[in-house]
Amino acid sequence: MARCSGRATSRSYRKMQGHAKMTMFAVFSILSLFFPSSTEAGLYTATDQIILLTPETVESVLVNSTAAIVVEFYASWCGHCVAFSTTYKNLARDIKEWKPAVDLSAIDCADESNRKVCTNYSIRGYPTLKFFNAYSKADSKGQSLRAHRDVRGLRQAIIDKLEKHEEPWPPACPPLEPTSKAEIDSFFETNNVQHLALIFEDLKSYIGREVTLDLLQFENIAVRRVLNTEEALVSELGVTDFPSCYLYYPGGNYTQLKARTFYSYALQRLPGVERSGKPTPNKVNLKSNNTNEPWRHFNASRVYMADLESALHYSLRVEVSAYPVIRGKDLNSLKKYICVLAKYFPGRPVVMNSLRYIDSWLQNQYGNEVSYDAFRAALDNTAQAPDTALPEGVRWVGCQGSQPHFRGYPCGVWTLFHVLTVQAINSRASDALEVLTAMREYVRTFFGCRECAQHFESMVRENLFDVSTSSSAVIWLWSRHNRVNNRLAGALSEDPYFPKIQWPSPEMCPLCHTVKLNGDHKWDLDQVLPFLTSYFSNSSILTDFLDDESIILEKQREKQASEAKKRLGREVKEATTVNPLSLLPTIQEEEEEEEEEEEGPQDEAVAEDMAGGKNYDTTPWVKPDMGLGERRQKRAHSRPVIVGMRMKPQPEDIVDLDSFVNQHYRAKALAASSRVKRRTLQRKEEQEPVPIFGLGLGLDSGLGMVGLEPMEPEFENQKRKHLQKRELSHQVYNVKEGESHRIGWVSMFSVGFSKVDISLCVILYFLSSVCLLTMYLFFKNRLRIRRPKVSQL
Ligand SMILES: Cc1cc2nc3c(=O)[nH]c(=O)nc-3n(C[C@H](O)[C@H](O)[C@H](O)COP(=O)(O)OP(=O)(O)OC[C@H]3O[C@@H](n4cnc5c(N)ncnc54)[C@H](O)[C@@H]3O)c2cc1C
Repeated sequence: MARCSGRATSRSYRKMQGHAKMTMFAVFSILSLFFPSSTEAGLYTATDQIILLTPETVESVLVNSTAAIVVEFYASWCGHCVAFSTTYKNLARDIKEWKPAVDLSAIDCADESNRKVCTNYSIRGYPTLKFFNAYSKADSKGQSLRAHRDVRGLRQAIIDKLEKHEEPWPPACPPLEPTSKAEIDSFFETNNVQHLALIFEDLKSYIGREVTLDLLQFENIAVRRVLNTEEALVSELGVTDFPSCYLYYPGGNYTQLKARTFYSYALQRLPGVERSGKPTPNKVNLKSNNTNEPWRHFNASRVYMADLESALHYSLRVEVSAYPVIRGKDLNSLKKYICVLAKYFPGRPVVMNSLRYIDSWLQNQYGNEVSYDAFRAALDNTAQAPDTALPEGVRWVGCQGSQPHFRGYPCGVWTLFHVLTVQAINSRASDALEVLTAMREYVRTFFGCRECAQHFESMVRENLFDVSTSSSAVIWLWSRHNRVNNRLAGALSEDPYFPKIQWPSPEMCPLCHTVKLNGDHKWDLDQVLPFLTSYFSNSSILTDFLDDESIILEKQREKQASEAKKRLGREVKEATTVNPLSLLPTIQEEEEEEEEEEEGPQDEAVAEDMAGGKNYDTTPWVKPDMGLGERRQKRAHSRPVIVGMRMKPQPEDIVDLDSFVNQHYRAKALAASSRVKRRTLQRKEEQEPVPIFGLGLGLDSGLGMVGLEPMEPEFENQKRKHLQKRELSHQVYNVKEGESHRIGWVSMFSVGFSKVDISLCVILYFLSSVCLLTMYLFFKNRLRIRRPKVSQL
């Protein structure tokens, strides 16, 4: 393979390096503009199953390790390294099961902090692969390993190195040399395993050794390589094909494995073969009530609508609810998600109605934010959009786990998006990336597993934009999902009953799997695509375990009614336990009312109407022909003191109707509730005898006689509270009254005069005019009297 030479030290090379660095810097700067959250500058990330070496960790990884280590020394600016990184990552995925015997690592020599390490290992060109035997010494510089362009070449090169390990053989590495009849005859006496797999092959074949390493992390099985020259065994089993695989049992019994190219896959799935280090699952529990729900028998090779609806419920009612206010980019992500659901979800009519309704509702939210409560109200709103319902709760079927913490929602998310990508093909979507972009943004924003989201994002960044057709979107998601499966195979989060495999298995889709000329496994994409489109198609989705649509609608209605009831209860409660300060105007109004002897029946009617949830007339004026009660009611509307006190003056001509109605409604509720309370209290007072020294005259209903009884505690409390509230309100009111006078004087200058002020002014004006006129007449008369006297003189 071509390599970037690091040998030149001339000025021109340094200059070139400088240019390269500058170019790389520019490229990174541009990339970081597009991917601002990216922090990893090297070619590999923690999700690649490759150990990322640093000066601090290099010694602990390479020296005295129980496993052999392959190190790739690379420079992130080197084009060949970038090209090779894909092969190296594929290799890491491919030989993941070999980890106890050999592990992969990498170090970026372009990073200045790593330069000393690279110099210590005499690295002069990139990429350079080095192989460090298990238990290497501190002064070991490693052996060169050819950087083959293909995974197979690298795999075989690694096996060659492993085999060259000198004695003592590292315990973590299985025996790789061919076996003999003598060893096999006594095998079960010296080994405590249930299965022995024999791979018959020729000397050049690596399959036996590869399968041996593939099964390294599995218990209860051993693999041995038998050469075609081992005639005794070959003839005993009648082997004619090389390579071929046989299961050999004590007593000389054997069976041939037909799936010639998938030995590892087949062997890992033999009964009793378990991944080591994981507790053996208790088979009995699965079928009984191991989760909180009874086990639902299902067909593991089908998609269930119950899983899809459960995923919808969980994502929209649980995941999204983590955002009390959804704004900006997050809101866009939600809109895109709902939009693809409304377009492509192959749901039942009520569910589709619901998705379309919420989609158009969301698209009509022009602001930059939406509260989750408003979104949820729209989601659950059957009143405005009839025959819409998104079933509540989860009911996993194909995504059931053997334990409550296995599978479920993440399985539902994968299934949902596979289905959507396939439906997008069927709907001839014009934008090939529409579903994947919606998935990317949903996962990035709302998917609760943040680490999963990061891993997914790094896969997206790799090559999502290569997707150009709806079919390639289906294949992209399938292959990324398999990559995640590969990474998670054997992880603690893997349900032992549903092991992570490269999906679909050879049993599900035999045609999807082919073999390259060199014997390597290969997916036949021409077969995979039709398999996926058929597997996730609308017509293949099973509707078992779903509630009937009418039942869902009924449930939804019941829920709505009970919520409306609760809401009303809350509002009435709020209104009756209101802060004394906010009661001020009510008290003020009460006092006005108390001054009036007459009392109309409207007040009770208001409270009743309110309880009945009726709408109120918001006309803010009082007509001259209105009755007293009506006037009072209107006055409460037109001049609700609460509104006056609390509402900010609206700018001219702009009326915030919502806030007006809210305030108005609240003012009415408060006024009405306080009136209801007062009247109830009055009625109680009338019914109850007057308390004397903390004792009340009560009616002993049991005996039917009147006597001296302690006051009923609840009533006593109520009355005391009421009196306290009134007293407090009066106190506060008195304080406020002073303030309000001041405010009146101040407002006189800015707003205008009251009627009284104007009347006083007129009277004063009139009086002063009269006074002036009188004075004028008085002096005029006096002058007239004096003038003749002067003339007489
Ligand atoms: C976007 C995303 C990223 C995730 N990242 C992580 C992570 O980094 N770490 C982690 O621990 N967990 C991660 N998870 C969760 C993990 O992938 C599994 O979903 C979870 O462990 C449950 O596994 P499962 O056995 O139910 O099968 P899943 O992997 O969830 O698959 C669900 C079903 O899809 C089908 N299926 C399997 N493979 C494919 C395929 N290649 N193409 C099409 N269909 C397939 C099968 O029928 C399978 O039962 C992620 C989940 C999602 C949605």
